[in-house]
Amino acid sequence: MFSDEAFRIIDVRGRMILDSRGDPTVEAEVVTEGGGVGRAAAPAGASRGRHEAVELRDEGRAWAGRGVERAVNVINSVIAPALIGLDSRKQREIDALLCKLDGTHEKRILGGNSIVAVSLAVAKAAAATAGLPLYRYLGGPGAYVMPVPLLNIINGGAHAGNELSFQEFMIVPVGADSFREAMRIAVEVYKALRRLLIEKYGKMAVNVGDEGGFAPPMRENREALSALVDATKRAGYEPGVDVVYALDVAASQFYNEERGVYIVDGKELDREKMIEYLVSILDEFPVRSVEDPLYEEDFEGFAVFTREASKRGVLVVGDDLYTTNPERLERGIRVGATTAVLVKVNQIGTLTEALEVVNMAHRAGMRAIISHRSGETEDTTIAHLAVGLGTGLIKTGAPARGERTAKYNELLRIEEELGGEAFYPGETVLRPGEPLRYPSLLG
Ligand SMILES: C=C(OP(=O)(O)O)C(=O)O
Ligand SMILES: [Mg+2]
Repeated sequence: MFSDEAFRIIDVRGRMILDSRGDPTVEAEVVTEGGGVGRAAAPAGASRGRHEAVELRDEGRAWAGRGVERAVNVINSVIAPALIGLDSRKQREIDALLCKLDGTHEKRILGGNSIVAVSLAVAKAAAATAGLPLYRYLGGPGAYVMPVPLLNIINGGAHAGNELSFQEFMIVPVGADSFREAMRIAVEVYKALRRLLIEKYGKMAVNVGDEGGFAPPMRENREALSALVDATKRAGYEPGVDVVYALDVAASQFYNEERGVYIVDGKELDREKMIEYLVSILDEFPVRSVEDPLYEEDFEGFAVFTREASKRGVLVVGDDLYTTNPERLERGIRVGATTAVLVKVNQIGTLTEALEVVNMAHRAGMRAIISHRSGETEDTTIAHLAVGLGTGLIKTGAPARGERTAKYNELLRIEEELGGEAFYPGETVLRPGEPLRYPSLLG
């Protein structure tokens, strides 16, 4: 039996480490009386939403990074004294205290990065003290659904040095019957794409972007989608059946606010024309999920597009639109802005607030997709969140580059550990408006 004392926090520590872009970031370690150790690191976005929590960091200034040094100091001298002695299982209370200590809406005093590292490390320390993996600690017997991965294998927008306006072109291996099989399909398509890109564009085309996807010298978004379809066929799979596609348009990145136009494939499109353009893509390719199709403040435009997408059985996902913020999600639910929300814990800061977003989405019949950032570390917490919260969906980059494979590899381990209990939901998780349908014990 565990005594209550075992869960008491006895140490909280911050340190500076490097992320996948070589930028300094902050890592936190939380230790309990019972010897449980939880460690978590803050990731970082390149195409950040306007309403994200403020980070104390400064890009490209390696170890001299004063911002991250401040974040480390905040953990060691402000957060640690406040948390030592508290029960690590009281996540909600601890997260509320972190928000209170900061005192601002955007977490600008302690920094969203200091807060997220500590908040996640607290959960991991409590899980370790209980002798449970994090997914089991979070989900109990409800943790058995493996996520369908959205793998970004062509990078554009702010994540690559090419001219593609859309940021992410993803494959979704829905035809698998396990996560392991899904990864096999994904890797085969990824390798087929590599061969195809070399043949068509030369060796430079397989340089990779921030999330491990290729960054070929393409100009038009359709060109990238066609390459995904061709690679799928070449790998021996059927587009639209075994593999479907997902886009992160990240439209705020190419929206001209003053003139109210989107600059896509060299053309200027107003909202109506942009929606027409996106719908024409849905009619041409088996795309089943579209993230941030429009500018991050245009809730009404999102709702118009979502109506069109839903008729075609396509999910619409809000990332920059919501920034994992329960207040913004509530507004989105009211107007029918999307059918899914992307969940990045560091956008809001605490695990409790991110849980609130997942629960709110599920209650509203929406999907929640647990997501990495373009700047990542080897931290695998999001793999556990996806299984622990039963979201059925994860977005964590290409099946290559260590900081991305760290998450996929952790999911492979989790699936092995779950054994016969594991369930891979496949295509069903991509149906907008339908409740998540997982098998009942009676079959
Ligand atoms: C993962 C993403 O990129 P970033 O981390 O740069 O926001 C995204 O926009 O969904
Ligand atoms: Mg996004």
